[in-house]
Amino acid sequence: MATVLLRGLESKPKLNGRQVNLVCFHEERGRWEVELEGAMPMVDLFKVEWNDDWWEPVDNDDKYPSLKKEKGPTFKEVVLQKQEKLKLTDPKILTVVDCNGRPVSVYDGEGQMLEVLSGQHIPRKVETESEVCQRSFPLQFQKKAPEGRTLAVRPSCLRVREEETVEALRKRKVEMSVGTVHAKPELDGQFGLLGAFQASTNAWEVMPDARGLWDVQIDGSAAPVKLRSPEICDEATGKAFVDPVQIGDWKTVPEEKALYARVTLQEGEVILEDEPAISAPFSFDMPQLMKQFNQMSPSRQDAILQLSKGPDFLASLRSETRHFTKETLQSASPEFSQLNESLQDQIWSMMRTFDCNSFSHSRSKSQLLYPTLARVNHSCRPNAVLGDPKPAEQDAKLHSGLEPVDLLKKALIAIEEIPEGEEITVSYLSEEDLLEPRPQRRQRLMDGFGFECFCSRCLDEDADRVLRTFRSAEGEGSTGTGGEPCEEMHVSSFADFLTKLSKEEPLSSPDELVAIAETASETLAPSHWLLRKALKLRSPEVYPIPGRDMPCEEIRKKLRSVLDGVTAAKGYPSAA
Ligand SMILES: C[S@@+](CC[C@H](N)C(=O)[O-])C[C@H]1O[C@@H](n2cnc3c(N)ncnc32)[C@H](O)[C@@H]1O
Repeated sequence: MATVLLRGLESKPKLNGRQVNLVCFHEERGRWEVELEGAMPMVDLFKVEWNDDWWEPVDNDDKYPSLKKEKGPTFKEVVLQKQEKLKLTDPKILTVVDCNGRPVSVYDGEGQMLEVLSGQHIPRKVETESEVCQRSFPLQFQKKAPEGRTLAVRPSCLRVREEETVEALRKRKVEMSVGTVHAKPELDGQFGLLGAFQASTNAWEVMPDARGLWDVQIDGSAAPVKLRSPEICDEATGKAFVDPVQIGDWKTVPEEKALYARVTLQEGEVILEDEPAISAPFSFDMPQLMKQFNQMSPSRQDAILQLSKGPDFLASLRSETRHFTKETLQSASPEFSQLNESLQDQIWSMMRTFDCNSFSHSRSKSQLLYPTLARVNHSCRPNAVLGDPKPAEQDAKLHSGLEPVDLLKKALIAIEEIPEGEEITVSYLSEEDLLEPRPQRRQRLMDGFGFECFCSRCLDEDADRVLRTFRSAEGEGSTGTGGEPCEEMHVSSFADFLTKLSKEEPLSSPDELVAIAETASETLAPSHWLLRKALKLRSPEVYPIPGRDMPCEEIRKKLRSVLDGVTAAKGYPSAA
């Protein structure tokens, strides 16, 4: 039974890229019946015969209507043991090129190679929307028209939602650098979609086009490739990429490290994706931790041992009255106490490292240690969040039939523009905890994580005061600096507003939201970080709220006008 790779299915795009077994060919319908491995239902393979609609002029020159009426070539896409060939039954075809003008191999009906052209990459400028779309099709069959003009044919069964493709291509299209020595020289000069930076390999994931096809590859390879930054260049500027981040000494605490932006990162951008190196239900699971640690390469082990150890107790196991110390472990575990001193130290150090650097992962119900994300410090005014790999990417991959996103991967996402050289921070505290005044926040960090917070919001009391510009309790004028009780009161009222937004509680109407914002704007200065956060929460790119068709843009505009109104009236600094 032959195995083939599904491609170009429009009605069931998620099946694209899956391997199926051919069952039989239904002559009358011109379709294959195929069998998917596992319990999936049977589906039809896409129709492979050409029809007249698939002809289209390459250069938008529509002078050859007569040719359009000609019957196009017939081919079958046959994949045998991942070896894919185009079987061509129309010998009139002269050249087969991909969307970038690069040649592909053509086989005749008997499987004999007709012609292989080893031409150079022919770069083509993308100028119009339709041209971008045209390039997104995997193959264009060029045929010399009698008059010597070139026409192109494309399989309409591979039509994609054009808007989506244009959008995707515009945003993220990159070209593989020619002349750089790398593992995939055959991709030189080709275009791909830039995926997220993979911190675990220090390489970018470059995906085939939105439907899982490299422009020219018809050899069955539809998987993304991993390429180092200099191996890719920006299609628009022609400049090589640089890694988006670097780990450096933390300017605030000398012995600590931090993650810095190497380039300016945009709001909503997936800065990187990281994979867990160690997973365990929690840090007390010594055997699990040690087993995984021992299986690592020496360099990986070294990297893990370099991570911050945090306090000399396990914060995640703290009880109401005490933290979990080495002594606690010795008395709780006879196994542990019987080990020699140096082994005990090694295990204890590992447990502390894991405890200090791991994140809980709700879907897998485990604690996971991500080596690069472990370098991200906490800030009470974070500029990034941890999240799942970008839903759009996930969708693109599923859509194209590539490996679904590794569900254990975590993404670091910028929630505001982060200038080059700036530290990237996330909040270890919950949104609610961030609404607390400084003493409470710091106490929580000390209790839960064992460190005294040195973030800019906690350290810079004056800056924090400027942000805390409130109206007085009587509602008359601005108090300028504001005091803690005042902050507590207003922040808690504002907290309701944020909670509603962030927890996706259904609001009866956008007006309700605006009314809350108006109240909040009366109590908080427009430059207050909470208000800025509120605006960001409504930002559809950063926090898309599924299933809610509230007009986000509209609401943001209204919020903005409310804020601007207050700004103008009070002479506060602008929130923009
Ligand atoms: C997950 S690690 C972060 C990276 C760490 N700085 C390093 O050198 O690997 C957590 C540790 O970093 C330090 N840390 C993170 N955020 C901090 C903050 N806002 N203030 C003080 N220390 C912080 C604490 O020592 C904490 O235990």
